[in-house]
Amino acid sequence: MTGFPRERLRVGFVGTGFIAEFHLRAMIGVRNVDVTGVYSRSAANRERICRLAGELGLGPCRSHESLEELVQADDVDAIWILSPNDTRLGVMQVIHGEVTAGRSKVFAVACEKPLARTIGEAREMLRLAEDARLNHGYLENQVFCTPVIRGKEIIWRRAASTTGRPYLARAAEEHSGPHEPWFWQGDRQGGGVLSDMMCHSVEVARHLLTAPDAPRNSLRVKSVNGTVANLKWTRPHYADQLRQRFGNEVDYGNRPSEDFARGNILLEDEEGNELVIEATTSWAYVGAGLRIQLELLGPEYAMEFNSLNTGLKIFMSRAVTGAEGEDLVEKQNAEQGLMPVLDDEAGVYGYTDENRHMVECFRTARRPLENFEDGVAVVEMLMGLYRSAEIGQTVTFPAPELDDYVPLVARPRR
Ligand SMILES: NC(=O)C1=CN([C@@H]2O[C@H](COP(=O)(O)OP(=O)(O)OC[C@H]3O[C@@H](n4cnc5c(N)ncnc54)[C@H](OP(=O)(O)O)[C@@H]3O)[C@@H](O)[C@H]2O)C=CC1
Ligand SMILES: O=C1CO[C@H](CO)[C@@H](O)[C@@H]1O
Repeated sequence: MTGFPRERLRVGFVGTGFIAEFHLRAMIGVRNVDVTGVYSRSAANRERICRLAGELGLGPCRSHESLEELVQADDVDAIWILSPNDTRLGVMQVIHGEVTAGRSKVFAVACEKPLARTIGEAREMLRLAEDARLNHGYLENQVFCTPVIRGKEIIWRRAASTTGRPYLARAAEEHSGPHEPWFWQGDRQGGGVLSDMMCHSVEVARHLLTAPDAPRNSLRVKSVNGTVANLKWTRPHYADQLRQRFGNEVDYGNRPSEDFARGNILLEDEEGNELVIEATTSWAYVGAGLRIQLELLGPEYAMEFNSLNTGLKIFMSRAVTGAEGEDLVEKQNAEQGLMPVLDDEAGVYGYTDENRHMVECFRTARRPLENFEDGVAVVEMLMGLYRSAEIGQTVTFPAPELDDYVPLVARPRR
């Protein structure tokens, strides 16, 4: 490739919501990057992101009235796709169309999790990126969590090298429910909590089990077994609460997606050793806030992490009153009592190192550690888990019947 390395990477955001703001704030910890453009449908949202980019010293950032205009901009090298799951493919088709027609200088694209709602969509995302000769990154932040980077490095260097590889990874992510209505609509989002959050758990677990510097496909999925359930939000009181908060479009009484999921994945390494991933995700967990729990176990060692066991805790008595917020921890459920506080949320959740990695890979024309191929592999595992839950049986891989599979809760409404 010519023209690489670039001195700086100029990024354009598609999407101006919750995750766009997280990425923007995380970019403060990234070198050689500017956020120069943004597109989403509302001008007010775009202005907010441009203003924040300016305040953070990451701009100047220009607001674009159409996706085409953003992709054609002379000062945009790479696009970060940060819009809802049902917009992914449309956004990627526009990027592909503009680049292949020679109207855009964009040479890289990064996309939030999950890469797509089905295997068909995910493979098309990969095909479009490769056909347009774009470098591509899959934004799975948990792989870049600071405790994951440090824990994996120590386990493999000290313990696995002397006593044998890790064989069991447990990953759980739980909170009290998503912040926007589209997450709760199975057809728009692609499913319920299994597609929304188990995408993180299976990939961070697969990453922890993969030897450093070995390709992710050095581990082969042999079979998957999943369970889904509705624990909380289908109860009439809570279904009403959802309707009051989000309007009639979220009808959990009649059209729920799952709020709990469990997945067991059996894998094999290149020497034929069996490995296991145990994943649990839920939107029915009411603790202080979002909780990520990770474990990596091997013959003579164990690693564990719990995102709510923070070093920093703040106690507030019942005399301390004030508005509800998310200023202590993501998806916070209380403002009083002994509360855990993540002093660097963007770092611990992985956004800072994830963005640093993507920017450096794109700037220097290297393939990111997490790319669209990994995004496809994640969707394959998720679809296997959904089908296993639907038929009540373990699904053996390879599973060609999953190619056009759509989870029960994501099938179009009649
Ligand atoms: N890694 C992680 O932990 C997290 C990842 N995510 C992922 O990020 C993505 C976005 O989620 P989140 O930010 O929480 O969602 P939000 O609903 O908060 O924001 C979505 C944004 O997309 C914009 N948007 C909607 N439709 C379009 C469109 N057709 N074209 C361009 N922009 C559009 C909206 O702005 P407007 O109305 O102005 O168009 C809004 O700014 C999802 O894929 C989600 O899975 C989300 C949270 C955490
Ligand atoms: O990890 C996460 C936290 O919650 C969000 C809403 O459910 C998810 O989309 C996200 O992936």
